[in-house]
Amino acid sequence: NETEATLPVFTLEQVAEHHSPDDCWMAIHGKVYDLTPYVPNHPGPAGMMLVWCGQESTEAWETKSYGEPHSSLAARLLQRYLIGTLEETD
Ligand code: HEM
Repeated sequence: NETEATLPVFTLEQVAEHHSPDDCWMAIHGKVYDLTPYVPNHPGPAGMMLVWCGQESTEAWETKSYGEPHSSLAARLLQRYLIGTLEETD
């Protein structure tokens, strides 16, 4: 769509530079999110989300690390943090 077409494109190397609790990006389903403002708000053990900062995190997002998907509320929240798309490599 129009909005996504104008978003910057990032590589996984660029995402990986943002791998800390105070600078946390993730790539999920081909999109890039800056989740820094959300880090303190995430429910559950903080580390479960934090270990994914800077990484391709689609599977972690889809499974919460134990096999259950996030809610549709969580999916709506996620969209607030969209900053770009992931460069396609293949
Ligand atoms: C990608 C790494 C992530 C992992 C491994 C992870 C894991 C978890 C875990 C273990 C819980 C608590 C237990 C449970 O609800 O079943 C949880 C809950 C939750 N997480 Fe995450 N999370 C991640 C990323 C995110 C992101 C990026 C968001 C939103 C911006 C988010 C939003 C939520 C919300 C709203 C809940 C409450 C339950 C729900 O709505 O599904 N999480 N997550």
